[in-house]
Amino acid sequence: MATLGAIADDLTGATDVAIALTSAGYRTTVVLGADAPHDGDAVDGADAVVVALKSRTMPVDEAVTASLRALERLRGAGCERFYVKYCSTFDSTPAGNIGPVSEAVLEALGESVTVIAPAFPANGRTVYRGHLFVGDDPLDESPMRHHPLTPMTDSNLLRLLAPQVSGGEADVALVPWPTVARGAEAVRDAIGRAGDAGARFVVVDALTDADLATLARATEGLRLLTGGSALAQGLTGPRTSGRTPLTLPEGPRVVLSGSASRATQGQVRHALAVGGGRQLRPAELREDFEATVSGAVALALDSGDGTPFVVYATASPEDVVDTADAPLIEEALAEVAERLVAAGTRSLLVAGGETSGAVVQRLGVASLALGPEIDPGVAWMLGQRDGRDIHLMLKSGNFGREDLFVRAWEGSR
Ligand SMILES: Nc1ncnc2c1ncn2[C@@H]1O[C@H](COP(=O)(O)OP(=O)(O)O)[C@@H](O)[C@H]1O
Ligand SMILES: O=C(O)[C@@H](O)C(=O)COP(=O)(O)O
Repeated sequence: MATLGAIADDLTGATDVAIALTSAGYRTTVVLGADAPHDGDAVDGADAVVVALKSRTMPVDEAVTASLRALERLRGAGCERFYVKYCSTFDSTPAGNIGPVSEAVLEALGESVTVIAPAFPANGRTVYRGHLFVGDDPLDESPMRHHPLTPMTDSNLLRLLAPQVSGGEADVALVPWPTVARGAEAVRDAIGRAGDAGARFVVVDALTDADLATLARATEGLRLLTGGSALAQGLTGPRTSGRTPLTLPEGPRVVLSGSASRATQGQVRHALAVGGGRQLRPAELREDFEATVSGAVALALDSGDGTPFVVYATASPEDVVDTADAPLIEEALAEVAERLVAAGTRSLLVAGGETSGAVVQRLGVASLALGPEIDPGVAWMLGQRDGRDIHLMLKSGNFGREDLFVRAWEGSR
């Protein structure tokens, strides 16, 4: 029976935390949506269950409702400890949803304090003095400043979080790195003191995986943790490995990219130089959705020469994108996925969290088991569709090396 339950605000984030939990020794199942049909075997055999929501950019009340339903589901599966997983770049708006969801889950559990830990050092996300860095840059000087849905215009996590929680500034505190360097006991004491002073959300600095391991030990007594995925690596699961071995099927190597992130832009460019592709332009989709989608599907099915074929909306850095086009693009990529799978494609790489959510929802895959990790936070996963295996790699926008779309299939079949 599962003991640890995670609620992830998007699907790639769910994959990411599932990878971390798997390496921490939890056999982990990702369940798609709070209301997905109960996949008895997959959930019953798991040590940890991750519910993948698509709540990052929902209206606040809907995100809270979905997260509380997920919590109920996890409690029903036997979970006793919980993890709210959000993006390592703290993707949110002044209204939420990181603050409201964390607060609602904390209150539903009747707990008084939790930690805020987005750091993911292996992917360059570190927190120092409460400021989130992406590589060398503060968050607000990174490409996240221009994200179409959640532009991040501050790097100070305390300032970002305070307007999102009901107690405002008084609800938020910091455990700075010098305390973290003194070890788990010092961090535990500092969190306790912050809680006694009235804060419920304690941002904890972390520069390395070792800092996050310290934090994981310091928070053993907390029933709720919140963060990116890397904090989960420091937890201690019941086994040494929970991975499912996978063999990728033959067939076209299709990448569906709706991610607007800088890393994805580089991966799309790299894959186009090696293989083929078809760009989905919003104007074309508005003019003739059917012809645009069926044209892309036909080209993708015709590829299949051992190189990737990328169907992408991902703009070049110099292009101006209109956020209002996002739903149309998600719909188009989901439709392309549906038709490819109906035509027999059994492996798909999808880039972007929102995009992955739209695609997997359309495919109707209920749960995913973890396969091999290809880059930090990026893995193949195995699901079922119409009683047959389907292999999915759901890539967070900013994750993966430049050649990921080419390398993902290599050495795996
Ligand atoms: N050219 C574009 N114009 C407008 N919206 C776009 C464009 N390309 C992608 N999008 C939208 O931007 C959003 C990107 O979010 P997501 O899939 O989570 O990836 P990421 O967070 O890596 O950018 C999606 O909703 C997608 O449909
Ligand atoms: O924590 C992270 O960075 C990822 O797990 C994640 O959530 C990224 O989201 P997208 O960039 O929207 O894929």
